[in-house]
Amino acid sequence: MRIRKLFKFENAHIVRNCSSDRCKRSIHGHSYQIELILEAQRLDHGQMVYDFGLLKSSIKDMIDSFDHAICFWQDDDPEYIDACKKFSARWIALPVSPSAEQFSRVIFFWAEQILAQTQMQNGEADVSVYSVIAHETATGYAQCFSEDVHNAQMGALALSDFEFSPQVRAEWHDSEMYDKLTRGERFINPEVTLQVTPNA
Ligand SMILES: Nc1nc2c(c(=O)[nH]1)N=C([C@H](O)[C@H](O)COP(=O)(O)OP(=O)(O)OP(=O)(O)O)CN2
Repeated sequence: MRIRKLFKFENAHIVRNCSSDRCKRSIHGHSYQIELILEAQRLDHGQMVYDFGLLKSSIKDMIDSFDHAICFWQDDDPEYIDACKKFSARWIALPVSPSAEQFSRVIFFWAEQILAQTQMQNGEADVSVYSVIAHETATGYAQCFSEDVHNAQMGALALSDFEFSPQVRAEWHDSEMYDKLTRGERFINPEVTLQVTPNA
């Protein structure tokens, strides 16, 4: 069984080395739509794969980091990176270039990490990220699956290789969220009081 939650953000970037001239040497923005698709073989006590409401905390904050931000590849020209940091309060440094493909990989990677570190409280058994679709425009999207996230040929992803501006961090519900993720700390879902005892 699969569920899907839609997230939206506005983000600016340059994607170096691509074929589209406008894309590779001009700062431009997109209204992204992100489809996060989760799957499980068992349902929780609410008979859900994963309560949509639970996706409005850390996972939403992580994805919302991109909103009204500029993101850049850490290997870009240092002068460009310095300018991004100087003139935008909200920025994210990425270990990969900000193509739609890499947005889908990065968001899959973060969501997978957060779920792995989440202490489930309502009988969620084996929920996992099935896929992330990053819609960059109304006509183009990239879709990532597990094998793509862990494909080193597409660029290795490690939590320690991302950097968020102080303004991005300050706008999370918990400004320490990413440090906790990096340190392997638990994210604890809210406790649920059962009103009807589920079948064993
Ligand atoms: N495979 C990819 N191709 C392109 C990406 C990408 O991330 N992955 N990105 C871009 C640019 O960011 C560009 O702004 C979007 O390109 P495009 O789809 O051509 O945008 P348009 O709005 O011009 O598309 P229309 O279909 O004409 O509306 C380029 N390629």
